[in-house]
Amino acid sequence: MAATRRLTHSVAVITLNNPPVNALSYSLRRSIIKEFVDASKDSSVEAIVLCGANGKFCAGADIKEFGSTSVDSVSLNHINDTIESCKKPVVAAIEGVALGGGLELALSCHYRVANVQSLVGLPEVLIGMIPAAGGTQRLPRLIGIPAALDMIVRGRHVPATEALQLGILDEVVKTNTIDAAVQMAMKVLGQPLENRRLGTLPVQAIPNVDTFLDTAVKRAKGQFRGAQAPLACIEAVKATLHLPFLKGVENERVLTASLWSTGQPQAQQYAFFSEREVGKWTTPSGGKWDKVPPKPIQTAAVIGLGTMGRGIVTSLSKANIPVIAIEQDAKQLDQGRQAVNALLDREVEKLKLQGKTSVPGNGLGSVKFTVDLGDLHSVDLIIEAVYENMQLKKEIFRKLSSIAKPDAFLCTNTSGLNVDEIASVTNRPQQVIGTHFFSPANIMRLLEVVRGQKTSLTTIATAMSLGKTLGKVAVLVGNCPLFVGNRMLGPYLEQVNYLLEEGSYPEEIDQALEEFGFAMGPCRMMDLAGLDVGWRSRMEQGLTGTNAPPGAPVRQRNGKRYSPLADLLCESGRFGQKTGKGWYQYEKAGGRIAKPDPWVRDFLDKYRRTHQIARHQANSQEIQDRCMFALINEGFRVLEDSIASGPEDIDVIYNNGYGFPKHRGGPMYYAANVGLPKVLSTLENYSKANPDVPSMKPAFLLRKLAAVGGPPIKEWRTQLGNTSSKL
Ligand SMILES: CC/C=C\C/C=C/C(=O)SCCNC(=O)CCNC(=O)[C@H](O)C(C)(C)COP(=O)(O)OP(=O)(O)OC[C@H]1O[C@@H](n2cnc3c(N)ncnc32)[C@H](O)[C@@H]1OP(=O)(O)O
Repeated sequence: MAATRRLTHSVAVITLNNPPVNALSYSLRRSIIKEFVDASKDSSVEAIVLCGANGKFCAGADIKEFGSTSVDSVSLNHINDTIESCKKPVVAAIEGVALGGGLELALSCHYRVANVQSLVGLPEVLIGMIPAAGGTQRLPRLIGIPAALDMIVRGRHVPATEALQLGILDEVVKTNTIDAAVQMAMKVLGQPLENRRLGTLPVQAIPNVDTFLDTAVKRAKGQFRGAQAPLACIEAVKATLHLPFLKGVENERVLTASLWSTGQPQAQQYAFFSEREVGKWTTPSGGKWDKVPPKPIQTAAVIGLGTMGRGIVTSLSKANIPVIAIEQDAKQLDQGRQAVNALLDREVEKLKLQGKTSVPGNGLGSVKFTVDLGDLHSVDLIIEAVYENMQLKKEIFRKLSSIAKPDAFLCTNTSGLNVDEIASVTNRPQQVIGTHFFSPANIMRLLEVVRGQKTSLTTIATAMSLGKTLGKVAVLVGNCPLFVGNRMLGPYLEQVNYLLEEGSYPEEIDQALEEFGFAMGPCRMMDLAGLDVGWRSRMEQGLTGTNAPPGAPVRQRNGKRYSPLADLLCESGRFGQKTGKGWYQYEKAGGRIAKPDPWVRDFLDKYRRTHQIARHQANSQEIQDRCMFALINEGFRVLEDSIASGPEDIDVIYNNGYGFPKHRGGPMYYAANVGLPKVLSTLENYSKANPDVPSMKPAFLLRKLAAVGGPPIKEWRTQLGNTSSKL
């Protein structure tokens, strides 16, 4: 972990070297300042170039060191000020990434040359922080408040071509970035540096700046729901208008300290590292991510071009993997083709915006549309994405057994059916795996990779690696009904139904959980997913409809509490957005704007009268506690059953697939934060008063962890003990 220095002509080239991403650890910072001061004093050096080893400039501060201190630490602000005030020209040679403190370092240099493939950005907001080494003060001085605010509040990684247009970079090159930076340093020798020192420049005035900033605050509050960092970013940028540079930097420090006291940065940094940890999967049989190489996937196929299939085809094509897209007849194939082409057109537009139009074929893998399963004889991997019906899936997998080449992998995009049962009809159960995508599959980051009993380690490695290629976070889970995410959703939605029965209205429940930070409240979510999906499943399970036990009490099944509310909605044709009516009313069938519906209020009031339920209007806290603790309790059961290998896996699933607010870390991190004894006692009280709701009976693992005082989440795995893992 050091910076090294060499001399090229009269230019000192200082290379940051701290693999894998040249993060600015204490020791790297000490080393940078030493090399820099030596170079600036060295009379044989006329100019200085800063670059990074291994094709990466720098990914910013070392996040692992946050929260710890070092006595002999050198602050990045000190380094930046030293660089900016240097009398010799300093040029940053950016390859790979210049992110966070990395870009702040580059902004303190007098010139910036970057490789065309590189990305620059101030993504601190994504880990709950603000750029606090002058970034919020230098960037607006360079590119103006609106463009800087957009980058900082969204934490966007900006491609080099766009950064050049914005004025962040002085030159973009295709090859030999460091040589180009050395050339630039020699070219500018003798030129004045005053107007290159961003900290000394004024901020360009914009009209109606107060209105502009107020609007930005309103938008951030709506969009980021309770996350404090985006608001602090706006506050920090705003300071450029009324504080001199150094005071603005001091203000960054104050805002950072205040953010830290909210606990949000800690939660988001836990989420950041958890996402990386889940890629390092292991299995009890000794399988391990770095020991089992994945098979390369050069071609793929998707069967079924409904909403999920279309998204999966787009996702594969986006990753430059040629795809064969299959439907059962010409009409559905044509509909699928049109939908996929529309999605791909949008991807091409995005690539154009990133300046990637020169990539052959626009950088997208080709898509061949066909109704002939026989066309799949040579593809490496096939993803079945037909609707949730076990018989249909088995029929397809049976056919694939004889059509697909012997080493092809067969994946099912089921959201909860038994992967082993599907695998059992094939001639290669070891190559069958669940790949549960989330809708819209070309956008949502989560991929649940479901291991069946006979799935081989190579198949796991290949599916996990495919997830990464598709730009997703893949989480390995075990095979049980509904896997992890949807299984935990069951008790959560059960509480939503009970709250509705007891006297809350859909919009009140949604508001409470959106205030908690969820991207979407549960009633809107059910309307979006389609209420008929759950209804059909309940009919198949004999809970409602003609298969329901004759004479069963309306609000009970098998001695447990049951809410027929969603069944009643479906019986009156309210399936959610698709029918224009569900828990809300919409402007039309397929409409998206949810409006509270007086019909629903009337329906709920009548229901309570019929069943003589005294109205109990729960407040936000009760709604949040009941729903969240139900979800968390099932999370503990998932851990007991070893369906997920640790609490981090569950949190990654919820953060990336279910719109859980990342600034709360994930449901299990949230539970640890609230305190497991409190979660336990709330569940115990509810459970005592409602013995007919078994999902709220505290899980054994929760009791066990609460009994030892609720240890920090990183210690939970050791308490899990030797369960018979399904992983
Ligand atoms: C001292 C100054 C004080 C304050 C001002 C500055 C503040 C900051 O700079 S905060 C940090 C801002 N930077 C970021 O948020 C970037 C975070 N990293 C990423 O976005 C990505 O890792 C990447 C785009 C840089 C690379 O992505 P990818 O190629 O997909 O690799 P991984 O994400 O798997 O990362 C590889 C490896 O590196 C570790 N890592 C990445 N960034 C950091 C970092 N800033 N600090 C410490 N470690 C980092 C990551 O955890 C992976 O590690 P493992 O291989 O062990 O899992």
